[in-house]
Amino acid sequence: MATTYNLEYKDTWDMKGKGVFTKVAIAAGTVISPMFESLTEEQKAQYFTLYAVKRYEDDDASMLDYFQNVYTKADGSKLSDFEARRYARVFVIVWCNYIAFYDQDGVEHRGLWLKASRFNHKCSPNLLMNIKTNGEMTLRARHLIPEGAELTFSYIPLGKFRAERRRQLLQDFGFECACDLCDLEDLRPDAGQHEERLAILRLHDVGETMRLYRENEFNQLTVAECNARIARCQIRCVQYNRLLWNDYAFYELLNIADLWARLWQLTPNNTDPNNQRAVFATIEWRRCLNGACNLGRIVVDPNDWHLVDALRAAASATPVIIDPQTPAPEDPAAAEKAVTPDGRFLRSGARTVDPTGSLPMVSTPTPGWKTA
Ligand SMILES: C[S@@+](CC[C@H](N)C(=O)[O-])C[C@H]1O[C@@H](n2cnc3c(N)ncnc32)[C@H](O)[C@@H]1O
Repeated sequence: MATTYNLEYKDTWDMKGKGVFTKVAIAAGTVISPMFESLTEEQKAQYFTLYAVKRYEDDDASMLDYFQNVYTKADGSKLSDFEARRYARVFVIVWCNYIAFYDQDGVEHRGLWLKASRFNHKCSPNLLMNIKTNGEMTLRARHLIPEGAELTFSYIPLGKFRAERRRQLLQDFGFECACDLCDLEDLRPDAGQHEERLAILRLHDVGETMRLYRENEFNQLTVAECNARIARCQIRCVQYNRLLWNDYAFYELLNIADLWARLWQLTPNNTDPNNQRAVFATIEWRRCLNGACNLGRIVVDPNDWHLVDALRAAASATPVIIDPQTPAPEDPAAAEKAVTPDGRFLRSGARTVDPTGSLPMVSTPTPGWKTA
């Protein structure tokens, strides 16, 4: 590894065991290494050198017991102690090192990549990992990485909250994350307020997450579902604003902006100028983000005014109305009708939820609007 990629595998200074470090600075966007690895016999042997959580190996008796009870050989006979120990080790190695990816049909596959398995996880990493549907993996630098830095990628989708990240890493990978973002968030849950840098990193994560994981999902939503989601995002956004968790509030704003874009697709007759501004700013930001990704300039610039504009526009767009008196429509088709002839989503006498805290909390009834 070191000779080909100028990387070295050595002890980390913290509790993560060994990790991969770069001997040279790496420019933003550089693809570190295409890592499609078809298995040779030599590689198979190398899998046994991958990291395995110590406590499970130590817990020898119960592990052996478990494997001898659960698994049998092809001919139905019992596994010997040696075989059961080997099974257990494979099991633990896979559990500690596997990476999930999805084929065209969205079916999850899990794989072991010999080189990628040497990289530690960080919740705000310096590499972005991508696995194509054929299993080919690339790791791409998110920003300039200085010489000597440890290279990391996120084992789980980016942009999740601390509690969710902790749960998933523990459950799916068996470790308590000791990265700097987690440390900071544990010490100061309001870190986003003070650490502009973190907010920017998170924004980037959010953008990437949405692009990679949510685009398809958002494209399936009906008008009613968009409205419901926007309302939920706005409520969370208000709560995060109150807590001064600015980056989380931004996250919700990004969701809102994208949902507006989806609504625009569904109701192109939507003539509200605020909505139009939100939608076009979102689309423009998307275009720039995609362009930046394609060019390899994948860092979100704090002066990325398209993004800032999209967020502002999303915040100032006509808020979705939640009407406490009117129960939610039973079926999506009925909800589709809950759009005014000019494409707005207002209901008369309704209460609004305002993501910025600056918009009026009560809307004026929309003339001519009928609920039938
Ligand atoms: C795929 S291996 C990574 C390489 C491993 N550190 C080694 O020595 O070969 C995954 C294991 O590294 C450790 N690890 C990786 N990222 C970590 C993090 N952010 N915090 C704590 N431990 C981490 C955990 O023990 C995890 O099970």
